[in-house]
Amino acid sequence: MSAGSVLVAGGTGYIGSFTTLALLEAGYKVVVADNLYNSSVEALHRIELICGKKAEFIKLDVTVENSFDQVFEAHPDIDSVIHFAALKAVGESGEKPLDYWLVNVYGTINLLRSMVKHNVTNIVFSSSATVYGDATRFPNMIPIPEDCPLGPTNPYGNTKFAVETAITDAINAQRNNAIKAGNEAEAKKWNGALLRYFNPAGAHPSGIMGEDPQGVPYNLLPLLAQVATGKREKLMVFGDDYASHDGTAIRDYIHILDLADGHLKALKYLRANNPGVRAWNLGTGKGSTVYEMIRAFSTAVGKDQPYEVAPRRAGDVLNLTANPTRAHTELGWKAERTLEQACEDLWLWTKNNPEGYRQEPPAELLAQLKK
Ligand SMILES: NC(=O)c1ccc[n+]([C@@H]2O[C@H](COP(=O)([O-])OP(=O)(O)OC[C@H]3O[C@@H](n4cnc5c(N)ncnc54)[C@H](O)[C@@H]3O)[C@@H](O)[C@H]2O)c1
Ligand SMILES: O=c1ccn([C@@H]2O[C@H](COP(=O)(O)OP(=O)(O)O[C@H]3O[C@H](CO)[C@H](O)[C@H](O)[C@H]3O)[C@@H](O)[C@H]2O)c(=O)[nH]1
Repeated sequence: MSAGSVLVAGGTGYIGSFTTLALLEAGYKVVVADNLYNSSVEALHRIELICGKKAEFIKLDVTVENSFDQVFEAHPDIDSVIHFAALKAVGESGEKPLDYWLVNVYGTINLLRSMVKHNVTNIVFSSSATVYGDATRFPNMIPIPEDCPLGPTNPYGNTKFAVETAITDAINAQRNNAIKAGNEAEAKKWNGALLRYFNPAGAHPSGIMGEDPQGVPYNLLPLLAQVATGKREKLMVFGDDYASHDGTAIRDYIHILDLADGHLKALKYLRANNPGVRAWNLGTGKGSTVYEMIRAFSTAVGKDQPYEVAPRRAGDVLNLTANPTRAHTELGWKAERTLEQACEDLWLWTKNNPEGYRQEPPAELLAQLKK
């Protein structure tokens, strides 16, 4: 029996594809919608190779009004959406803020309107630690708990904050309208999880599935991976004058399989507990500096990776480390994998697939998979 039917918007992307895999493995029926702006459908093929199950794919642009209607009309059994579709680069968001508002905010409003129209009542949203901004401006807020005051420091973070607010308003309104109509059972059905991810890292341990950004990557680990394969001469370290023990900024890197699992736990919680809208941090609780990450990845590769110090990047903050206690106590979720594992899995994926999903997966890895 199916565990339920879920729409994964942005499901061919990095986190979306790993969550799709976890959903299929757990017995859900999955429909993936994406415009392939930063991903490829090959991700869905790799998922099928790993778990033997298929997600249905619908090509769709979230910025096109009513685009989700076709999905919900074709799949009336869908009652939940996990929403990843967005632009996500902190630096780029400062250069193209309106693109970020269009895709991230307007795109989510389109989704929410369609959910309301079709009575699709649960949403799990990819928010970000970026909504906290510089938590060091308050005493005792590192590691960061969910009740830390929000204060994003870049346009990307502003869009995530705006979407958190839009989801909260929309779900609360659906609940209030149902209560006014005397239908408490209907009110309880409307729920939202705001998952504030810290920094996802790593790949599938099989080596055939990983992050495959189109064009130039923006994040530290995919950039480091390109240095290791020789595609990039060196890593630019954005600032060595932060107030950390080695001068570089601190982030909480979490294995992608742990992060994907957090979505399943959140979805289950929404269905079982009807909390309305609730935020959860998904992180490990352990911060690492950029220099520590370079060392950890160099160890996985077995070779020192070259770098050069550059000025700080606009919009960056000193420390984003999660306090993940709420997710542990409420969702029963905890990051299980280590940073070393994330670096090893990332390197296995990168060295075997230097062209990402544009090349065939190596035969020996496929043979291992069948064992
Ligand atoms: N990767 C991170 O470090 C990180 C951290 C915190 C939060 N997030 C959030 O998690 C989500 C997923 O991130 P990711 O790392 O998997 O990124 P990703 O770029 O790999 O995935 C995003 C997906 O959205 C799709 N998309 C973009 N514009 C679209 C549009 N107009 N219509 C339909 N689809 C569209 C892309 O093609 C891509 O498949 C995003 O919302 C991101 O902001 C990411
Ligand atoms: O070439 C690079 C790239 C990054 N960094 C540094 O490495 C750290 C991590 O940077 P990333 O770009 O990988 O990640 P961010 O923390 O800036 O942002 C990521 O994680 C956030 C949550 O913490 C957001 O949600 C966002 O979507 C996602 O890109 C930062 O200190 C950054 O300055 C470098 O030194 N050199």
